[in-house]
Amino acid sequence: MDKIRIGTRGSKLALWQAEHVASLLREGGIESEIVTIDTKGDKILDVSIAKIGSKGVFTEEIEDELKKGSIDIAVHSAKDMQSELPEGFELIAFTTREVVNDVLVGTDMSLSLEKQKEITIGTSSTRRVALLKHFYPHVKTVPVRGNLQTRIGKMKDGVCDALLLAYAGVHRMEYDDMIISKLPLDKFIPAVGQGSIAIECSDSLSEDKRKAIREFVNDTETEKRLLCERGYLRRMQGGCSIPLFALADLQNGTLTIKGGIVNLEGTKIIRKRMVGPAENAEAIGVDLAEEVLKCGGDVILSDIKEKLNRV
Ligand SMILES: NCc1[nH]cc(CCC(=O)O)c1CC(=O)O
Repeated sequence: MDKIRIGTRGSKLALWQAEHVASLLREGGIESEIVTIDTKGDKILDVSIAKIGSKGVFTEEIEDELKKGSIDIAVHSAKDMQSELPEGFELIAFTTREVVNDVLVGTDMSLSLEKQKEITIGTSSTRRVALLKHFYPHVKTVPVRGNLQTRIGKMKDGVCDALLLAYAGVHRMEYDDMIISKLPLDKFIPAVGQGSIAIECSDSLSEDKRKAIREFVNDTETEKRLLCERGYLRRMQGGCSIPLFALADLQNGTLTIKGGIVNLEGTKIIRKRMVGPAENAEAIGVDLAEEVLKCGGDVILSDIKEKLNRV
């Protein structure tokens, strides 16, 4: 078999993730090569993703290369992947999931979301902003974009007191010593897929490469959990600009998914739970979505979509 050519964005986090996949393949005796690709999302740094339009900003250019066959697979943060890929592409593996929590990151270890009367948190995630408004209404937020290194720089310049980020990225970039606290999962349910790395390929990828990737890169437990969460995301038809959240756990062949939606103002939140056998991963996620929509999620969702269209 030829070397597996791995396409990735050029950010430090993306490269770490590509290297991680390369090392999993290497452990299986498979050679690979990393190819860096620039995307629209990397080039436009001064506009929030919600305004660019979330669809494929970090994936389009990479999918062009997959289609051409100049790369075999693309490595992405699973969280950044749309619920429905364009025709001809699929996700074939998910790496073992990292700690899923959001974390508060900064230089002042005494900061606390509960105790601080005045505190400004930097985040550009609509989910994090809305959940902060809901659970900690006194907390102010300010949009901060760019890679982790840039965001930490902005925080140190005084743009905010602390950042709210995914543990996975903070850990991979070795900023663990700046973690002030880990947000509890009962309040801050993460984004779909948070903490796992997804492998995308084109339909035409050869059978032998496909098999090698499934064998050495995929973690079957993570895959079940993510298929369930992605079923939820797909049925909700929400891109990354919608404050959706869902987290599935697998225990003795049974999936339990908790998830919901919060409005942009943080004044309304719907949270539901669904349980079922792991074989039905996607359907359980879809069922959760049906339940959330039925219980008021539909109104929240259409209201959010209308507001985001106006920006
Ligand atoms: N939306 C950007 C993004 N995509 C993946 C990660 C971190 C790694 C992960 O969650 O898998 C991050 C940064 C963040 O949300 O703090």
